[in-house]
Amino acid sequence: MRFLLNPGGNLRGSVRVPGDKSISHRAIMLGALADGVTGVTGFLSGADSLATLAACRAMGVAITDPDAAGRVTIHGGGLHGLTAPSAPLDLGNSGTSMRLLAGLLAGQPFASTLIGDASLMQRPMRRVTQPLGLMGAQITASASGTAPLQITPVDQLRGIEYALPVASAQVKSSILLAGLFADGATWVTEPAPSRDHTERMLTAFGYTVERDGMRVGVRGGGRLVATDVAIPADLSSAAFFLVGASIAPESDLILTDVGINPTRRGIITLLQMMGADIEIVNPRTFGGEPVADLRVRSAALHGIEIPEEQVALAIDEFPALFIAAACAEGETVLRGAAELRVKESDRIQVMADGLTALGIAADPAADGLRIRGGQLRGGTVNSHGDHRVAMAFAMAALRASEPITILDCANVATSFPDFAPLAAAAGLRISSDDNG
Ligand SMILES: O=C(O)C1=C[C@@H](OP(=O)(O)O)[C@@H](O)[C@H](O)C1
Ligand SMILES: C=C(OP(=O)(O)O)C(=O)O
Repeated sequence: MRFLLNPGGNLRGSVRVPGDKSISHRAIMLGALADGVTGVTGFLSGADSLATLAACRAMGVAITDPDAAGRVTIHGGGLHGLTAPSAPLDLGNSGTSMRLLAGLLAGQPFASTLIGDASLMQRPMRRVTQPLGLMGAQITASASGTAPLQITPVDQLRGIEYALPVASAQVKSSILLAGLFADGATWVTEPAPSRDHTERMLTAFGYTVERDGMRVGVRGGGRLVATDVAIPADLSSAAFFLVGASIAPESDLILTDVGINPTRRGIITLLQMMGADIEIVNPRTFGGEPVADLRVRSAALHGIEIPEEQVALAIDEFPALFIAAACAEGETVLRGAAELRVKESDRIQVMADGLTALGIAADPAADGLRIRGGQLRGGTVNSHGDHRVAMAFAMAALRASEPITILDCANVATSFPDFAPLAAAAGLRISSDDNG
């Protein structure tokens, strides 16, 4: 599938982007492990979170199909209620599903195999198999540390104290989920804060999570009690609209019910540093998660040096932020973000190539990118099957001088299936076809 964009336009009105992907994964996993019936609203019906749902169903958990409001009912069987899947669990494009489920499955009394699509089968998994191995788990990966992951049951996991080499919520969460099935306490220390949805949701399900500065811990053998979960709109999906409305003249857009968890808010901070006009309206909480409406109006942006402590707080928003940088006066410089090279695509190289194709000077480094703002031309960009790259370049059309074609966009459905119609309703001149 490809996106076809005509240049110009602006974004106006009110948009509710779909439910948060990270929180949707966790709602299914914790609901599956809880005692009782969990009711979810605002679940993301994207391919990634549906892969987690299908995996939990394949392990015997009764879960209803999401309806249009993202209502899902999960009949949890308790911490020891999962049953052996009859086939490998295929997690598609979803790194979060594979890494979190690896931790959850390490402590089960049955064998399992985790596979995914061509992108996921190339992503690094040693970051979870290594610490889970220290807990006593038996997991084999390929010689290069990638899936398929074969998980063999062991008698008992043991708690560990583990210092994460990079700030990663997926690795932290994987270890904590294994910790639910381990003897004693499991502690994870982070080098910098990463998203804390697992900790918040464990607490909401009545499980004690201990905190001590940058250390977070759980003790095995507790109990999760079913609860209702209201999932906020995904700030990572809202990010494309925050950028689009900032760069397009005469834009004025409201994004409703957006999660503004402090461990996810880097994109708001960074755009505001660049001069964006973003107002946080009506802050409130959905369960344990802070939420607000965001009003964004066009603004003249300027380039910045991105503070390294913001990198983990905005990790998925850099494709969108790079488009803002392309439209800003002066240079924007990112460093300390080597993690971007091991996402669904190599987001440093793929974004640099796309920006260059559109006439913007973009100079990649091992751990970042330097972008000089300028006039976006039209042209053809390859998203390499990366949903966030595709949606970021779609927004670039608002400031381009000629049409833009974006190739390999089907994976937009992993996190934001209705992106094209929602963006078109707000004013983006987007259509799609099946020719590329
Ligand atoms: O825990 C999560 O839900 C996620 C954590 C991040 O990955 P890392 O932990 O690998 O940084 C992020 O990139 C991903 O989209 C979702
Ligand atoms: C990195 C992402 O997801 P995942 O790691 O779950 O594939 C993302 O959605 O940008």
